[in-house]
Amino acid sequence: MSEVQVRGLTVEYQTTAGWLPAVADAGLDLRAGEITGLVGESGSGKSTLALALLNAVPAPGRIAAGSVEVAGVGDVTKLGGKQLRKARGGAIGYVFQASQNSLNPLTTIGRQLLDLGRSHEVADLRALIARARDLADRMGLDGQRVLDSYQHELSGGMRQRIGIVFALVLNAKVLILDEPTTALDMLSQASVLEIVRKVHDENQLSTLIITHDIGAISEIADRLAVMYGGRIVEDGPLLDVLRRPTHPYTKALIGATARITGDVEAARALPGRPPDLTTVARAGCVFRDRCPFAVAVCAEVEPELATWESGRRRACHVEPSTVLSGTAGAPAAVGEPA
Ligand SMILES: Nc1ncnc2c1ncn2[C@@H]1O[C@H](COP(=O)(O)OP(=O)(O)OP(=O)(O)O)[C@@H](O)[C@H]1O
Repeated sequence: MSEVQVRGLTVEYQTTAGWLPAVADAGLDLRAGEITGLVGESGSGKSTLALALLNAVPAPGRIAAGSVEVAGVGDVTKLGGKQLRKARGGAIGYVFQASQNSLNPLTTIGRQLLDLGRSHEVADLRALIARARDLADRMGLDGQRVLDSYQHELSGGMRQRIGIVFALVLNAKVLILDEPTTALDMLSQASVLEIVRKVHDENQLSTLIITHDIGAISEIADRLAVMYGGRIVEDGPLLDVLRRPTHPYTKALIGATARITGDVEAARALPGRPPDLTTVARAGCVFRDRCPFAVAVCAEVEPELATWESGRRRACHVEPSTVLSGTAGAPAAVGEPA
């Protein structure tokens, strides 16, 4: 069974145009031993989905429907108070996008780790600190020095790595990392992801890594889920999705990534702009305005995310073989409905 089962998850933000969904009817499974990469352009709803997995959607947002079942914890969307605080960090380790700025400036990293341990009723605080030091060492930091440091004594990249140490130190079974390597240069990025992979394997975690960088994630994930306009539009085993993308958006995203196609010349930027909450299509397929494969039904009926092959799901009206072979009509004019 999956460690995390997300079903029918809809998250809304209040806007001047009323409550609008940033995540609509999302379904996703995270399994033990698997790293899932969640990719999509800025504004596609990735961070909102991650926050909802911890029932931490900030005001003016709300989980409007659905459930997030975590093994041994229950439906996180129904938890509150102490139970929820225990689940966050305890059963589910996480690093959110701005978390390198969320350390307490007034106290050392070591003391913050002790506070974390106490708030989760960890009996052996010495062991907790030893584990944190070891994790930090493996992240390429000087563990002891870091524990004695204040936040302002550390660079952005160091803070980002410490965020990951905090997420892992309580032995969570589920790990959620939102853009874990954005403050790092390419080399540190690769080594941090490698360490995440190692710790993930050693502890058979269920890991979700959110990124707009499909190239970086393709080095370490087992599965790939692609988000657009608040919907998961395609998912499946990583290599299979990369080799045989069957959603036009996935195909375009891969085509725009030279690191995957291996051809800088051929890498084509995705034309048009992703929608935001107020501009996303209310009926039909959310990608149709930018889709070179769009047909009449795409403007009327929203395609469901459905299994089309073992382990693979897609939300598209066009046949997988048509998308795969690339025999689209003329690309839709950017910004104009197909
Ligand atoms: N507090 C908020 N109030 C209103 N709208 C919001 C709020 N937070 C996010 N949104 C909107 O919800 C949509 C999804 O945003 P989200 O940050 O989840 O996307 P994302 O894919 O994680 O993007 P990024 O990679 O830029 O963080 C966007 O249209 C965004 O403008």
